[in-house]
Amino acid sequence: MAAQGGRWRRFSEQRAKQLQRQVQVSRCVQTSNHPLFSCAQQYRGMTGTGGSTAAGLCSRCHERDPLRRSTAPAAPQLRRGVQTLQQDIEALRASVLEVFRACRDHLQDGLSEMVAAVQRAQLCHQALLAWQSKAGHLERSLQEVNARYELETQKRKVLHNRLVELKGNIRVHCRIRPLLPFDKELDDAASRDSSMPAGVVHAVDDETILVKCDRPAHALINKTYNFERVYGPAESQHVVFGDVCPLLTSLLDGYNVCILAYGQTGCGKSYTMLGPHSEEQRVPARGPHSDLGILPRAAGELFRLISENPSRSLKVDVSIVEVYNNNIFDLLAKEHRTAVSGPKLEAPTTKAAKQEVSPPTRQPVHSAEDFVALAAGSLRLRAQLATQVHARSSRSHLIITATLTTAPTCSSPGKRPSDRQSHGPPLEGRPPCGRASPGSPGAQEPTEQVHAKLQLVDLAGSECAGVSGVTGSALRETSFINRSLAALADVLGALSERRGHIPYRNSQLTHFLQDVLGDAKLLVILCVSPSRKHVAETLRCLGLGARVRQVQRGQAGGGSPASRRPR
Ligand SMILES: Nc1ncnc2c1ncn2[C@@H]1O[C@H](COP(=O)(O)OP(=O)(O)OP(=O)(O)O)[C@@H](O)[C@H]1O
Repeated sequence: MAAQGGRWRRFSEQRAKQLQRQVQVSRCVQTSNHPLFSCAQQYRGMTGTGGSTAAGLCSRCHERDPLRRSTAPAAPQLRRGVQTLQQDIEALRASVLEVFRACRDHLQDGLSEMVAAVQRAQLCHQALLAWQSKAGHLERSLQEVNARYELETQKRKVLHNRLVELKGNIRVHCRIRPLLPFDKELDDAASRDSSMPAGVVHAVDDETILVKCDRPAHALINKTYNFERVYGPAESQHVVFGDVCPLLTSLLDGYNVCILAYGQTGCGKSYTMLGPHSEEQRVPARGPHSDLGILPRAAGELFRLISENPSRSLKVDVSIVEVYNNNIFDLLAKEHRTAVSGPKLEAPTTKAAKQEVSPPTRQPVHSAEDFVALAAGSLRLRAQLATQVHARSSRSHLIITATLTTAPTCSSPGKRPSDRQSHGPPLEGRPPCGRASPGSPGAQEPTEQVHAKLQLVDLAGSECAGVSGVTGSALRETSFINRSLAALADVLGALSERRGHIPYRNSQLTHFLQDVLGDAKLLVILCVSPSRKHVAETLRCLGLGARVRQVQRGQAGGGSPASRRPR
C-alpha cells in the first residue's frame, strides 16, 4: 500500500511539474501573444464595424431588390439586343469593306480605261490631222471641179436650149391609150365582128402614127401622121415624162413653158397630166407611184432643180383656174372652195385691157408635196359629169400655173418691170411688185422678178353629142367645150399661118392662154383612143396636131429679158 501511495505521490508530483511547465509555457505564450491579442482585439472591433457596414449594405441591397426584380426580365432582351447590334456592326463592317474593295476595283478599271481612251484620243487626233490635210486637198480640188462644173453647166444650158429650139418651140407628141373595157361596151354591133381588129390606131414607130380602119359602108381610112414623138398604148407615164423633163430645165433657165393635153373625151388627158385618179375624186396621186402623171413628176423635178442652185432663191407660186362654160373660175379662191365653181374672173392679158384684169389667187408652195396637195385640194372642185363615153368626164379646161419668181430686190425709182416681169396681173389686196406705191412716187420698193412660168393645161375633151349622149345643161357644156377647142384650133392655125391677127379673144380659154400660146415653149400632147368607134374624133385630133406642128414662131420668152438668154 505504501508502494502504491508512493507511486501516487510520484505521479502527482510529476503531474504537478507537468502542469507547472504548462502554466509557464502558457504564461510565456500569453506574454508573446499579447500584441497578437491586441491586434485580434482591433480586428474584432473592425470585424464588428465591417459586419455592421455589411449589414447596412445588405439592408440597402434588400432595398434595391424590387428594382432588380423589375429590371431582371428586360436584361436578357437587352443582352440579345446588344448581341444583334454587335452582329449588325460586324455585317456593316464587312459590307463597308466589300464596297470599299469594289470602289477600289472600279477606280482601277476606270483609270485603265481612261488611259486607254487618252491613247485612243491621241491616235484619233493624229488621224484627224491627217484627214484635215486630206480634206484641204479635197476642198481645193472640189473648188476646181465646181469651177469646171459651172463652166460646163453654162455650156450645157446653151446647148440644151439650142437643141430645144432646133426641135421647135412648139412640139406635138401623141399618146395612144390602151383599149379599155368601156371601149368594147361602146363598139357598135358591126364592129363586134371578131374578124375586125378592135384597135384602129397604131404607133408605127416613135414618130409615126397610123389610123387604119375599114368599116362596112365607109370609105377605107389608111392615114399616117408624124409627130415629134408617138407613144404606143404600152408606154409608161415614166417614158412620157422623160420627154417633158428637158422643158423643166428650160423653165429654170428662164423660159416660159406650157404643156397642154388635147383630145377627145375619155382618151387619157387627165391620166397623162395628173395620173390615175380615184373613182371618187379626180385628183393626182401623191407619194411614190409608178403611174404618177406629169403634174406630180414635174413638181418633184422643179423643186429638185431649184434645190440644186439654192443661191438663186427662186420662189414658186401656184394658181389654179378652170374655164367652164366660157367663164374662168379661180379654184384657189378661199371663199368658194366648197362650191363647184369659184368667183368669175376676166381673162388676164398683157395687152390694152390690162385694167380690167382680175388676177387668180397665187399661193406660194415650198415643196413638190405642197404643190401636189394644193392641186389635189382644188381639183375636187372641178366640174365633171358622167357621159356615155366617160363616166367621169371633165367639163372644164384646167389650167395650173406655177410662177417662178426671184427674191425681191430694190428697183431704181420710177422703173417698172415689164408686164411679163410682174407676171401679168398683181395679187389681190396689195400693190403689184416693182411698182412705186401711189403716195411715194420716188420711193424705192423691192421688186419681185418673174423668172418664168410653167403652165399645165388639161383641156376638157372634145366630144360628139350623139356619141356621148348628153342632153340639157350637159349639152350646153359640150357646146362650150367644143367652141373653145375650136377657138384654140383657130388660134394655133393663125399662128401657123403667121397671120397678122390672132383671134385670142374668141374664147376665154385662148384669151387666158394668150401669153403662153404666143411666147413659150409649148408641148401639145394629143391623147387619142385606139377604138374604132372614136375614129372620126381621132382623125380630127390628129389633124389639129398636124396643123400645130406647122407653127413657126420666134424664140420662146421667159420671165425677164435677161433670163430669156440662156445662161
Ligand atoms: N395610158 C393609159 N393607161 C391606162 N389607163 C388609161 C390610160 N389613159 C387613160 N386611161 C384610163 O382611161 C380612162 C379615161 O381617161 P381620162 O380620165 O384621163 O380621160 P380624159 O381624156 O381626161 O377624159 P375627159 O376629157 O372626159 O375628162 C381613165 O379611167 C384612165 O385611167
